[in-house]
Amino acid sequence: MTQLSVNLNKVALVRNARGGGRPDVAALGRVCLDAGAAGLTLHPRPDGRHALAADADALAAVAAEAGRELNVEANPFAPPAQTDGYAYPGLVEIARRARPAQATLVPDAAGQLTSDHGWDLARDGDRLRPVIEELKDLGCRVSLFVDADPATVAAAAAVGADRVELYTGPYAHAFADGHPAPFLDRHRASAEAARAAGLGVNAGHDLDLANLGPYLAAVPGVDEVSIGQALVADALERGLAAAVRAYLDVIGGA
Ligand SMILES: CC(=O)[C@@H](O)[C@H](O)COP(=O)(O)O
Ligand SMILES: NCC(=O)COP(=O)(O)O
Repeated sequence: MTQLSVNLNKVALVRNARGGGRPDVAALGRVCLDAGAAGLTLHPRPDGRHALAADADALAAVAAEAGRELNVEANPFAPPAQTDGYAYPGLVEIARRARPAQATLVPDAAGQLTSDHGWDLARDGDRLRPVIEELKDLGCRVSLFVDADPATVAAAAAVGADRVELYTGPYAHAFADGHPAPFLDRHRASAEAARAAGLGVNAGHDLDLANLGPYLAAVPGVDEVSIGQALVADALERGLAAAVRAYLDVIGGA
């Protein structure tokens, strides 16, 4: 069965807005695992806008305690950075400290709003190979974030990846626009190419309660989906009324 890895970036975003400890990323990571998630994902960015390197350390401990997985996503070529007092040590250093079960390499530029494309392996394959080796030596399974294209997926095996993460953003937009069929065909073909090359298949970005089921039905054999933005939005939408009622109880009881 496909595993769910919950991306906690947006929980960290709210925490960082006040610089305090709430919401507590590690505690909510535990809630996700207690609810049945197979793993936790973080995508720390060099500007420290949401997930921080220390969150990776904390969530690695939470995941290990529960016998589950932490997946850390980032661009391995983004150099260490310092922004407003936050020191970003780089993906390999984060992995050296936290030892996540999986490292997902994503070709984001610094300051990018969110991930919007996969690796160009004809251009970056040679420089990825040693980084993948280094991460494997640290005990990480290595996944490459790629566009849904069978040729690119096959090339991921040649540079030493264990898995690919198929970038589902374009599918999600097409689903919302009512014409997902060609995107599903491309993802199915890419997943088949990955398995034929001996790779596991992950998928992620902009997946939600509406588009996830049709995706998994059309693309069999997906090992893992990582979902953050929509899942955190759902948590607010499903939990806000209960929180308001809790405050009203306090006010009513005063
Ligand atoms: C690779 C990917 O699709 C996710 O990790 C996504 O980019 C999350 O990052 P943000 O939460 O910063 O949008
Ligand atoms: N790898 C994708 C991910 O972790 C979450 O992406 P999103 O659901 O926040 O778009």
